[in-house]
Amino acid sequence: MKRIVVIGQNGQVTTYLQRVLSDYELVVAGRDTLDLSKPRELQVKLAELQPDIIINPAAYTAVDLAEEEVDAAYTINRDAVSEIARYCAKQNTPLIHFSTDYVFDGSADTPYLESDATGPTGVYGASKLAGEQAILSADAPAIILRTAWVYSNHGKNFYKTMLGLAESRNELSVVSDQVGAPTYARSIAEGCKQLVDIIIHQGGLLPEQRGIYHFTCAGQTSWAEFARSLFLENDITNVKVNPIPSSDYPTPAQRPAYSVLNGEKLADVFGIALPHWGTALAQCAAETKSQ
Ligand SMILES: NC(=O)C1=CN([C@@H]2O[C@H](COP(=O)(O)OP(=O)(O)OC[C@H]3O[C@@H](n4cnc5c(N)ncnc54)[C@H](OP(=O)(O)O)[C@@H]3O)[C@@H](O)[C@H]2O)C=CC1
Ligand SMILES: Cc1cn([C@H]2C[C@H](O)[C@@H](COP(=O)(O)OP(=O)(O)O[C@H]3O[C@@H](C)C(=O)[C@@H](O)[C@H]3O)O2)c(=O)[nH]c1=O
Repeated sequence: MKRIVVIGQNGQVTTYLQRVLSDYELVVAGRDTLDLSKPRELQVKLAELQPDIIINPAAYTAVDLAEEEVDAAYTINRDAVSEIARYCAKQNTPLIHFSTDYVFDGSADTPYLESDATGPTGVYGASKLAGEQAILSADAPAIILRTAWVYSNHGKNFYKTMLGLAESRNELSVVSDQVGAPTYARSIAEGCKQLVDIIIHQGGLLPEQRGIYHFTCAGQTSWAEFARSLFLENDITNVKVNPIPSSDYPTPAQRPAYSVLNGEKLADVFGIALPHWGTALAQCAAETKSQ
């Protein structure tokens, strides 16, 4: 049985990967096994785990705090990723790594292609971009999946923040001038499993399949519309969402105004496409209600 090492323990994507990858021998490597804040240990520790495939959804994801904790963000999102990629290049071990829509500056008005110029507006996005570059320059057999606006019933995310606020408030102000694609962590895990199945079936990653892919739910919306929709799906009708400009919700890190990603490359190369964000939201809300 092929051994898949998934890095991280309680992250959103890791949580759902653990549910969908049951056909494989799964090693979930938490901080006690692989601590990404100690990059220099990683080559030896990975060798001990003997992975057939590595999936890395672990990252420093605190977008605003990253503006202060710059070193921590770069250590985890760039330096650790560089060590993982060097291991994968040496051992010819396929790597599936996750990146973000926040590598873009948000000035586009049509969905971003993988080949479009990047321009992160904050430390988190810049450190994730540096991680992508480290993988590409290590020449590892790797796929980099840029996803966006990840939410679920686990961990810290906008969906849970809104449901939490709805318990004590009947009016919320939410930005309406940032547009993207909310992506359910379960949809990510299911798409990722399809990718793992293909890689295992092929006996590895073909050279022409390496590189960056956009990997979000289909469609687009604003955070304000997403908030409205998630309340509706959860039968919450007593909370009013007031749309506001980003200038009325100042944050330490600036977010891209537009970060919709074009997913055609993944569909063309692997035949994988994630559901529309509205469909996935209904699935997530069904899970919320069943809890
Ligand atoms: N969340 C989002 O909205 C988006 C996320 N992404 C990217 O997708 C990927 C998955 O995101 P998501 O599941 O939401 O992430 P989460 O924030 O839910 O989880 C982060 C994971 O990283 C792990 N981690 C953090 N620091 C370390 C460390 N020093 N050593 C080992 N593990 C560590 C955490 O470990 P522990 O379990 O111990 O806490 C956790 O498992 C990330 O690469 C992220 O950049 C891209 C776009 C949007
Ligand atoms: C809680 C809240 C947030 N907002 C705004 C702030 C921000 O512009 C937007 C989203 O807020 P959050 O801080 O929850 O989301 P944020 O941390 O920016 O989410 C990002 O996380 C990283 C990891 C990614 O890679 C991105 O794709 C993206 O998902 O909503 C409101 O307008 N009103 C509110 O009450």
